[in-house]
Amino acid sequence: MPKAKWYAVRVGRRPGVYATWGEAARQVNGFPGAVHKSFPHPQAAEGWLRSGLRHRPESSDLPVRSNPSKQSVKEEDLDQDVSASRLQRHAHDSTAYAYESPLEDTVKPKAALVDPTLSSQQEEILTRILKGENYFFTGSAGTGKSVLLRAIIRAFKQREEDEKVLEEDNWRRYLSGETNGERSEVPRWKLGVTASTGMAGVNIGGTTVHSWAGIGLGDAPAEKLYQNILRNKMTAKRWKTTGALIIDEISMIDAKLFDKLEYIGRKIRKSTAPFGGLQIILTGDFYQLPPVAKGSASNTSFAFEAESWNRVIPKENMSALTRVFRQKDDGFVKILENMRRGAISQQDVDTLRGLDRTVRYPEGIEPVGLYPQKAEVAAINDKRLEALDSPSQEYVAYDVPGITSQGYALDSIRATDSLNRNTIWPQKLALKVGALVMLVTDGVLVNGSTGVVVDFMTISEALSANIHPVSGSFGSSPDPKVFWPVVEFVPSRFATGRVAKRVLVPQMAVDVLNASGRPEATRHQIPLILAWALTIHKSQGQTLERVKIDLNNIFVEGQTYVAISRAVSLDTLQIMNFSAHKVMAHRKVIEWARPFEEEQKQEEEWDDLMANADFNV
Ligand SMILES: Nc1ncnc2c1ncn2[C@@H]1O[C@H](COP(=O)(O)OP(=O)(O)OP(=O)(O)O)[C@@H](O)[C@H]1O
Repeated sequence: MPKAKWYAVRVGRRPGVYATWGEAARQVNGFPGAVHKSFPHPQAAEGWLRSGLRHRPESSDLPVRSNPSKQSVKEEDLDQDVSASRLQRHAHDSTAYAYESPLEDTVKPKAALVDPTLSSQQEEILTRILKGENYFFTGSAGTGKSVLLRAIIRAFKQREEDEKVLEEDNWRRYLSGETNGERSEVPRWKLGVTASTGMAGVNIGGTTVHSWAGIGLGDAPAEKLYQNILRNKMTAKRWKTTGALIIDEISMIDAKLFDKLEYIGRKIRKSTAPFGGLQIILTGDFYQLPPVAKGSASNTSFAFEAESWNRVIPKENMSALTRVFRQKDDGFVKILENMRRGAISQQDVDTLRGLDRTVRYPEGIEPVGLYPQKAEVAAINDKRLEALDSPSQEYVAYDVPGITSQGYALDSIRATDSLNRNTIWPQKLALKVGALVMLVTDGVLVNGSTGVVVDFMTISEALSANIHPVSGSFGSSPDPKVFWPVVEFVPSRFATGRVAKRVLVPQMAVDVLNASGRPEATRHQIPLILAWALTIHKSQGQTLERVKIDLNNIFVEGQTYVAISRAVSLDTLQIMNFSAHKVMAHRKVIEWARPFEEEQKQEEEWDDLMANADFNV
């Protein structure tokens, strides 16, 4: 049956065409001056949207008609292109539509991110977590912690959906008298998705644990934080009604904060069980970046040192993923394992020193440079951009304020501040033909894909040249008159679809979500950053096909390991200024992890033995 209604949001948090009122309502409810309308089919909705988009960057902020040879492209050409294309609902991104070109040799729009099938070890952990157990899972870089975490979140969300259906069915049967006046209770599994840092939170579609818990910076004593929470109804209710709480990148939460959260959980939920019975799911790798130490680095206290840690996470509910997926070369995996524990051999040192050479790539696209410090990163990118002899195009982000986890409306300054702190999407982006860039969102290509800007085109010009948008969609309704960058990306073995050599990267949108899953702030911007240089901190979690690392200014434990473990192979890795003493693992982590790692190794060896044993002899 044809769908009855489509909803176009012209002025709202994220202008676009939506298939359900629920999705559209999220963009307009509480948004001052919101403009929206419903239509019987999506083309009409899209047409209305295009005819009068407001609340977007002033045209002076955006590069329009920079190339005189391109002046001949008219508005009518665009309309023709669009009508020749068929609007197709994007499989996973419910807010977006893809223009499916009628031309044959085309890149099919692909789902936002297709994760691999879970390994048996990942499946086992998922099953235990879905049973309601508190759990901590860790593992070296590239062992699939993020993939497992996304599977956990999907499973919980599915459960929430199933419960809604059950609840509705219960009510229907109760009201129709089918149940003799009894109504069975449906268990609640509401999930809180959080991380220790804003960027990690945005990556998993969640928020910071600080924001979720309503504790500000979390510096006040636990009892004071608890009293503050009681004063905010929304936050107190969240603590009481959430069934399970995820905290990602747990390595960056310190012991004191962990104990404070555990205390608040017990007090507010009026239960003596750890965290007051709230299911706790923790993940991260303590060998990677540690908590920010107050005072000297020797003051670092890890979450596993918290007084409540052992009560929250029983020993049998901790496990480490052991199969490394990011790197295929066993020799490289072994070096990384040794590095992780700060125990590299002379042979490892020789191999890593041997990587101080320039790697030449067939398409001439350079590797991403990783550096420890922000200042050197900015200086390198500025210098390299300036050296390019082509006109610069500037794109200024359009930021839309929303509502905080505590229910307050943000002003535009705070919204921009939140977006700058919690996302990697730039407020201002200057690009030139020849600039090395990195994609900071998932689409047909994965987050972390790198490429070179080869041209600037309007949507109409790009579609005529059979160049398609990087996400397979135009979810954020980019301005048809603006010239957007065309990027040639490095072919990636992690790409989720058949990828064209050149793709258009128009304006898209990123949200910083509040604890209710609603936008706290939304940024409309091109999802690219300059990639000649990137801080190691920002590279955390990424897989980089080609990478060049300068270890000169390394200053914190785990940093060398994080940087080197981004690479997929030794052949595509260049290391400058390597020396053995730059591989530092935190003493406390080594001591805490050793018994747990040895026990797990013995168990795995035993499992292997049993699996290969011939019981018929
Ligand atoms: N079960 C699996 N089968 C195949 N590939 C997988 C599997 N799990 C993860 N991967 C792949 O391994 C790579 C690393 O995965 P992921 O980013 O989840 O690792 P991680 O442990 O979170 O790494 P890091 O600690 O560096 O952030 C990704 O390219 C991912 O697609």
